[in-house]
Amino acid sequence: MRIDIVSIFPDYLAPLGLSLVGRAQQSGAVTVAVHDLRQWTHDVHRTVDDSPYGGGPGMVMRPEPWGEALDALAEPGSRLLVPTPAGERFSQRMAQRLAGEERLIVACGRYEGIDQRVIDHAAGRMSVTEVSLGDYVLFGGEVAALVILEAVVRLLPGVLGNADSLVEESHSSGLLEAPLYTKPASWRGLAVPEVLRSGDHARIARWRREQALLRTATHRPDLLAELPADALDPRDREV
Ligand SMILES: COc1ccc(Cn2ccc3ccc(-c4cc(N)[nH]n4)cc32)cc1
Repeated sequence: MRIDIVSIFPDYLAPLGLSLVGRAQQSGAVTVAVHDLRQWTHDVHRTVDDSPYGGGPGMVMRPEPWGEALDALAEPGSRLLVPTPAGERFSQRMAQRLAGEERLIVACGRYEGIDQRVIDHAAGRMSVTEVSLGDYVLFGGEVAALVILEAVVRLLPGVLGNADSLVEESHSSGLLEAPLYTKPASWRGLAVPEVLRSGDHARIARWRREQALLRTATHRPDLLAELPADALDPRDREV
């Protein structure tokens, strides 16, 4: 997968070169390139914004630099990702969908957002997804891009060492993860649940499922409602 990210604050995306995403780049699982939008401006002030038509607070990002950036970066099959408060809610399911793409271009807006014609024009030549992280407002798209790209890159083949951790992880089962414990067996008077040290793998799997259901019912009952009908077996109802 190739990912091109365009921003007026390219240094904001530096963390993508660290840790797992950095290793994924070294392994060849993904190529990430960050571009400064201002390289597609031509005035002495390298202007990227202007006041909104119709009035209103703040500034809007001008279409011309974005148009030239997408002209330079878009290839057949590219998907344009545009973080915005007004987008489709990001989810693990969307991350899984995006992990199947060959080429992603992420347009990181600032100010009050990007001139709508950039998205409309792009939709005439590539797939476009406007994506929101949730119902809260950020200063721009860069932090959203970091979250989205981390969730996508970790799903790429060979990126996570232990494939099992992909299979077992929460949200892929539709439930939240059960509580995790490691050594020591007792810490500040708090013991690890005996079942996890029993060696009885069937019992451990049952306990983890029960804990996942309880946690989901407590913190995210909305996820329970989304579970497929056959996801809950009769024993689950005993929880
Ligand atoms: C109320 O309207 C606003 C519109 C944009 C902004 C600032 N801004 C500019 C570009 C940009 C890209 C993404 C986001 C964002 C995404 C989520 N989930 N929260 N915030 C915010 C962004 C502030 C307010």
